[in-house]
Amino acid sequence: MQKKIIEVKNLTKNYGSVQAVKGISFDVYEGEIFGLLGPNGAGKSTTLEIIETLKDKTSGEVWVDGYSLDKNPNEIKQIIGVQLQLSGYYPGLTLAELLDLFAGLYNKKIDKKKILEEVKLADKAKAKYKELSGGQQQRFSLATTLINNPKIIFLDEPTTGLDPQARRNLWDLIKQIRLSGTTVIITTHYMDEAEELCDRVAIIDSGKIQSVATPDELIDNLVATGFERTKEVKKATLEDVFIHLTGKSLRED
Ligand SMILES: Nc1ncnc2c1ncn2[C@@H]1O[C@H](COP(=O)(O)OP(=O)(O)OP(=O)(O)O)[C@@H](O)[C@H]1O
Repeated sequence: MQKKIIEVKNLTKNYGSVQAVKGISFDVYEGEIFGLLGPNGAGKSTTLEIIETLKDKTSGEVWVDGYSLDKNPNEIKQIIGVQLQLSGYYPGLTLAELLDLFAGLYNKKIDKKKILEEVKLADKAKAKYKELSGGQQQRFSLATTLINNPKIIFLDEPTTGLDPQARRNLWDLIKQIRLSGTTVIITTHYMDEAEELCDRVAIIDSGKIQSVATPDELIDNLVATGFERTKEVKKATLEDVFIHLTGKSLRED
């Protein structure tokens, strides 16, 4: 039986009269990549920020690695990695300086070289954040989740705005991080990303969970209802053509 590392029970969040999260429950197992999928405004970020201890809930219960969000938020902070919002704050600092700054916030000693190597930015230690490409900035943002050597990392739409090569590269990095035993929770509205990365997904719409299962189970369940695609599935997509013509390697480096 897999260990539950996150348990969410009947979670709600109201913003004034808007009920953004309407009593959702789900578990995340240790070592998995768990996806929260949903359209804009579904409540994904709100749910993530509550579990990250960054936002108050209205009601419900959350446990992270056995710690109660109500009673032990500080213990939870010690074992999670969140993407620090960098853009706009310290664009003139170098990556090495930023890592020192964040390590100071966590009161941790870190191996900057190792962290930058993990996200393929070892040669950019002296580059300023603002000089990085979009893909490099996202990789650095991923690196900031690792500073605390966390058991769980939270990634909120990590590949938004990236080109196909940079997206695939980030997917590989996320899979590598998971291989080291870290649990990953990711929000996305890209279905291909969820299919490629996630062991299990929760589909959220208008603050409610519609379904939680593996991507294959969700597809099988739909097919079992008699669903058929109206058009014949193409043997390749335009993205396949793009990758075939332009290659998989990153352009920015
Ligand atoms: N600080 C806030 N004050 C008031 N309403 C908010 C606030 N933050 C979010 N909302 C509302 O709560 C709902 C859920 O927002 P949330 O950002 O959690 O959704 P999301 O699924 O992450 O969407 P997206 O994919 O667009 O990021 C939306 O209706 C949003 O307008």
